[in-house]
Amino acid sequence: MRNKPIANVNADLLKERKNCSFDIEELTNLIDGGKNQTARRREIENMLLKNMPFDIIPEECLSAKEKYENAVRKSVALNKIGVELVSQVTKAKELSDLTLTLRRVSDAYFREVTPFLLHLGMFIPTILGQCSDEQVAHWLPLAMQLKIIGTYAQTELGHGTFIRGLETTATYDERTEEFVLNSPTLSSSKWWAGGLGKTANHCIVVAQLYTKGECYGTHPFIVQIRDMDTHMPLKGLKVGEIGPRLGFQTADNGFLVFDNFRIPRDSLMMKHAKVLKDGTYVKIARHSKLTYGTMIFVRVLLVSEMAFNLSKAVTIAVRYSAVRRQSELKPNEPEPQVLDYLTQQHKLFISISTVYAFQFTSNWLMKTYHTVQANMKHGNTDALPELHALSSCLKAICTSDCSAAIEQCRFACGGHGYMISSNLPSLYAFTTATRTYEGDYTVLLLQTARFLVKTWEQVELGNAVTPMVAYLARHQNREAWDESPEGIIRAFEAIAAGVYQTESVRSVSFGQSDAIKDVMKQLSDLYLLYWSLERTGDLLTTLKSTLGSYDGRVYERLMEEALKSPLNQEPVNESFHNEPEPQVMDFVSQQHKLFIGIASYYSYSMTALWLWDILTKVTSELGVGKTDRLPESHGRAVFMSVFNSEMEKSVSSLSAPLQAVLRQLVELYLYYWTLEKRGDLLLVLQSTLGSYDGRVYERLMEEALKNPPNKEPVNESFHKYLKPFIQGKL
Ligand SMILES: CCCCCCCCCCCCCCCCCCCCCC(=O)SCCNC(=O)CCNC(=O)[C@H](O)C(C)(C)COP(=O)(O)OP(=O)(O)OC[C@H]1O[C@@H](n2cnc3c(N)ncnc32)[C@H](O)[C@@H]1OP(=O)(O)O
Ligand SMILES: Cc1cc2nc3c(=O)[nH]c(=O)nc-3n(C[C@H](O)[C@H](O)[C@H](O)COP(=O)(O)OP(=O)(O)OC[C@H]3O[C@@H](n4cnc5c(N)ncnc54)[C@H](O)[C@@H]3O)c2cc1C
Repeated sequence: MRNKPIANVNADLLKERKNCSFDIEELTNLIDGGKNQTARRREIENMLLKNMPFDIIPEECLSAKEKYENAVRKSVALNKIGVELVSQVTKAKELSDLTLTLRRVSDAYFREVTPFLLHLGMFIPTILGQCSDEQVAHWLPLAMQLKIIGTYAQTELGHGTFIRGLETTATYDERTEEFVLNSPTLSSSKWWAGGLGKTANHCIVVAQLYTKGECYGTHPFIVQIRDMDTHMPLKGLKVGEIGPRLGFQTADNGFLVFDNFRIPRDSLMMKHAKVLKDGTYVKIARHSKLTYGTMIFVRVLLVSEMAFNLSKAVTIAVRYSAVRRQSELKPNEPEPQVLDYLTQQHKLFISISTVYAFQFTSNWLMKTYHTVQANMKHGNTDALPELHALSSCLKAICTSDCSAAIEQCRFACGGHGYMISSNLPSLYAFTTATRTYEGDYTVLLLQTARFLVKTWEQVELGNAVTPMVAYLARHQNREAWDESPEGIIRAFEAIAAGVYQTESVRSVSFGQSDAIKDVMKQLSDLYLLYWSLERTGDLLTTLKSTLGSYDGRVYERLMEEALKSPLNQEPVNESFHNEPEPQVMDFVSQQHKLFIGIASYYSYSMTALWLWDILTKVTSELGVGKTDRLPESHGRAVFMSVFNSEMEKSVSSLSAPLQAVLRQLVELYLYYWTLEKRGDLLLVLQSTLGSYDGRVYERLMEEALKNPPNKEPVNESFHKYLKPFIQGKL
């Protein structure tokens, strides 16, 4: 399909393609995992292209309701073909290749996401990972053939990150051999599950399990929520759509509230724990966190999802940069392609190498995941903590880098990149959500930090650690990790880029031509070099260490630091008497994200006043500089100095406490920008989260209830598409 010559190709693009130093087909085979896989992918793509309905009106021009109905129409057509193809597959490897191909091709049909994403991405994996063998035999065929449509409802209005804090209860009633589900508070309302608002008729609900008066913590239950014939919500449930969001607009994310809702005993997913008829709780799991298994799986999947999404964004931006010409550099000569500007290459090329870094790492991570799963089947959970730590930090970094890189791709396309039709805004909206869902960025990094600290303790004790973290032991030796640039970069490469380098070298070491090897090596070097320059600051402060000081006064320094701890300033901490849950505002990492916004607001206001007066002078000064780094620093310096001096002038008449607060803001602004490059500013609130009275959950629910999809209990697409599809009549 791709090899067919296409008429009217832009001459600049043709020229760039002719310059390619390697055989594109060879690279395509490498990415697909072999010639046969490329052929199979193309076969499926061709078949889908022939059979799938395309949009007549662009998705973005439809109303919210029409968007959803259109997404259901397309999903049902795709699912029909998908179910047919899946039924022909016999081997596990073929199934995973097919699923991946379907996932990739499905992206060609949705500007947003399908309402079935959670069914495929979490409902089916949770059945596989959390059900007993008998339960799998019952639920899996129904789910695979889409006879039931499911989702994953874990997060609540009040808790997403802190799973142990979930409030939904499942209390076992041994008289009727049922669990009774309840949402005891507003904040216990399930919130966010994709497909829950209008589409799903089943749902995995994570709730606190109570039996015989004891709470055994959170467990997953499989729950029918809508009538299979009428699609009406079952009695005892309040279910609806949560309202418009940045992306995921066609995913009908929903809310769910339980009022004494009864489900059979075997609704508990019983692979890792069961409740006997008489209410006795039996723990089966060998590791207490095995119920978190689906999250690990999706974190692993997300690394490859990010590679794919960034590959789309950077393909768009590079092709456009080859076509786009701008600025007359020499009189009477053609304007250059913007791709030829070094600054443009600086924006784009790192994204190309990042795609490969993510994809190679993802292949390796998926293999590691399957190895750990296979070991766990034989009772060995030793490698689980490291898998959790790895999947946490790789998920956090790749989702964060990917959304930032997609923004760069959008910037690289100038004004046209802001058009929805460029697909860059939708790609950004989709990927920026991944930084939050399936575990927030900061929270997951902290999980990895916890693992590293524990490993460090083992290293200190002289105990063996796994190869992935063996560098911690090597770097105890000062000669191996000195403060010279080479030493620091060596350390950085070992820590952050080790997997990518070894995996990319391994993957291209046989079969591939020299031309491909050269390009892959260049991409690998670019990735390492780029990040060692970007994060040199981080590397330097690592040495800010009680353990690694030049004079070796380790124990003295440890004690000095310990005595500075705020916890040591009072003999008995108040949590001894009372242990309140912390507000997220109390986390320093959260303050780091927010307080700079306040300081920036004052900085911008002060500077705007000053700028107005001397606009001409400053404009000429801001023009100085040949690269974007220099003017950026210049602009930032202007903000800093004006803020500092103007604030000083205007605070003198204010009361002392207010003066002190404003001065702290100046200091924060200056200090922050010496460490960071970017910050966010929210000037106009208009927000359910930021209201003055702090009634966050009430407002979220009020807004959700106003949401037009909630005005009708069953959307008409159920009768038109979903019901005929489920009943096999379509
Ligand atoms: C067929 C048709 C074809 C059609 C084609 C289609 C093809 C289909 C293809 C489909 C592709 C789709 C792509 C995907 C899209 C998916 C979309 C998803 C959307 C979003 C879903 C969601 O968003 S869903 C909710 C996720 N919500 C979280 O993600 C909560 C985070 N929050 C936590 O995850 C915990 O809350 C947190 C912080 C760990 C603390 O947990 P905690 O408080 O219990 O634990 P502590 O921190 O106290 O830690 C105590 C000890 O547990 C250890 N530990 C902790 N976790 C562990 C773990 N998992 N494994 C092992 N160990 C673990 C830790 O390391 C400590 O170990 P130690 O003691 O040894 O140090
Ligand atoms: C598009 C989208 C789809 C989703 N789909 C689903 C779904 O299908 N099913 C489902 O169950 N859920 C879903 N979610 C919910 C998602 O999993 C949670 O939003 C996510 O886990 C983050 O939790 P939170 O919202 O409670 O954030 P919070 O934890 O409230 O985060 C707020 C801030 O507090 C900080 N913070 C929190 N705890 C700590 C800590 N211990 N230390 C330092 N800082 C901390 C965070 O870093 C963050 O800055 C979805 C979310 C989105 C955006």
